[in-house]
Amino acid sequence: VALSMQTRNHYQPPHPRDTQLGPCRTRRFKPPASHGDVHRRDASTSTVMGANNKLKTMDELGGPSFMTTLHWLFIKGYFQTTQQMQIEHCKIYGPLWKSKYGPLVVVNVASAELIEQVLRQEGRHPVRTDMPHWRNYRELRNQAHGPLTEMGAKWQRIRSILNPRMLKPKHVSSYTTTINEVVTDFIKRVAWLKETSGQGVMVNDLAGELYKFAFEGICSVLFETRMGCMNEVVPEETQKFIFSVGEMFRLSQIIVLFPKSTWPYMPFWKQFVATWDHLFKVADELVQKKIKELQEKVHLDQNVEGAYLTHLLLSEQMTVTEILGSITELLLAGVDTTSNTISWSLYHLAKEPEIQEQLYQEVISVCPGDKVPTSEDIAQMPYLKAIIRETLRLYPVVPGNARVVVDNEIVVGNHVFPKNTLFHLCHYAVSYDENIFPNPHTFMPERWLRGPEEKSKQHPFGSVPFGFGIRACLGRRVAELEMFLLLSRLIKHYEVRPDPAGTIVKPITRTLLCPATPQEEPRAEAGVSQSAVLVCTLCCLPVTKHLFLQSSLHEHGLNPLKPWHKTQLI
Ligand code: HEM
Repeated sequence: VALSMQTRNHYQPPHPRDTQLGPCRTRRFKPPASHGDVHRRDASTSTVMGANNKLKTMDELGGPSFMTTLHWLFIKGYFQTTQQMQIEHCKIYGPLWKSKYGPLVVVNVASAELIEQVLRQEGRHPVRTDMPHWRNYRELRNQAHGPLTEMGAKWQRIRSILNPRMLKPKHVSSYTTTINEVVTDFIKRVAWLKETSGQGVMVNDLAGELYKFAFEGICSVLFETRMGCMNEVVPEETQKFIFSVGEMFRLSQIIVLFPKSTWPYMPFWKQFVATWDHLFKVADELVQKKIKELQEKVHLDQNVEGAYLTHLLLSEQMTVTEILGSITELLLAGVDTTSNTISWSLYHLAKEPEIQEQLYQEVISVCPGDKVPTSEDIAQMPYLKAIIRETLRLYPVVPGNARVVVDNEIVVGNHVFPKNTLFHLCHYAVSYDENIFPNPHTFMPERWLRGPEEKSKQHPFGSVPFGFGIRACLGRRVAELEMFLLLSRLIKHYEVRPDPAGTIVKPITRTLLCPATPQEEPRAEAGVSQSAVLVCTLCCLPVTKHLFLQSSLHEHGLNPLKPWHKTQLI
């Protein structure tokens, strides 16, 4: 994403607004009519009987075979656009279907009502998936699991320690000053980039710059330290961290397609381990630095109060290894998520000047002149919040989430599923459901502002970008604060316009949803394959990207892919 940014040199008089962000309503879960009385089991068919209707078993659920799925992924070219495949498969099979990935069976859920049913039955210790590849790394290197990978009562314990200072409003708002300092530096960096490499107007690779902002932001919250991402020359170590996060997500998606027993023999696995090694190494250095700092302060009898990591270390509720496991996961979760969301917001604001103007008017009415927005000011900016909400509807960072209900069998729609069934929640497909969001492809922040018509139409599970329940996003409040503070300041300082030479930016799925670079342009859109794209037969990325990755991997001291990866013409 490249955008042209014009410095704003005039302030309009404040324009009071009376719009308000509609509260997230919770609806009472109504079990489907047929499960009013799920109590009787028909032994011959092993089917649970309701009062009137017979519920179907998982075997009776339709969906593509393994070969058909492979065809969609690798021949039709949906491997990088699995979010779009959700929509296409929903059209063919309906809102509930079964997919096979070798021995792995996944039940896809693509309606707000059915997603609500799964999530409301998730149990005491919700499990996303067993994440065998991520957990395997930790076992290999004797590292602790963090909130993303831990399960059961151990997960609950970690969350109870990590939650308060990440989610409680009073703690979150205390990070405002720190984040605002990073925002100030980002605005300066944008000015510098424009002058030095953008002929005074362009900011090339804004998405890449936002990755740096997000990393700097989360580090300042967790460690109260700066990583130099806003410097003219960004430290190599930091760039390598950001690169490793992206690589780890990209490789994750490939590794899970192969049986665990084959991983040690795959070049991908070695790269995957190398990326994790780097993520843990950077986090470890930061944790050790903080421990040393605190020890010195104790030695000098100084005050040792501090923010997130300091609190974790001082409270002694977790061992240092456990803290490292959690901090590493927080760090990696904090990079691609907020940055991609801000990239998409700016992309739409650049394309839609009226929306941008309305946001600008809101920001300057709450913060006139040189006033820097605080968390209290943000509370007065419903349109800003609606823009982020709408961005996350169109581009949910987690396009497909998952749940495994481990405690008991569950009923979803007209089917009963045994315990341990893996459900894939197709949030991307539901975000584009025109019955919930009229004109689903249009960027309309106002749909999130209070109004009786909107209120009655929107299902509360139509767009749940931060997940649901006790396993929902741990970083939600910090992420929102970062995004609100940055977007409001950027729009106050700059008018964003599209890159005149730019094209339509499309999303791809790299575990998370992110903007495709020109090299990564999706090959399949609504079932149409493009022709004459050179594709690596092993990783299915266009060769241009693949070659880029080889050199990047090499540059970053990771194992480059071997040249035996043949290419084919699709
Ligand atoms: C736009 C920003 C973000 C979005 C849209 C987002 C979205 C999500 C979603 C959908 C989940 C899964 C929730 C579920 O399964 O119900 C999740 C989990 C998680 N997120 Fe975020 N996230 C964002 C930013 C962040 C940030 C900045 C951090 C770190 C500070 C973070 C840390 C986590 C962690 C640790 C989990 C795992 C929670 C658990 O399993 O207990 N996220 N996020």
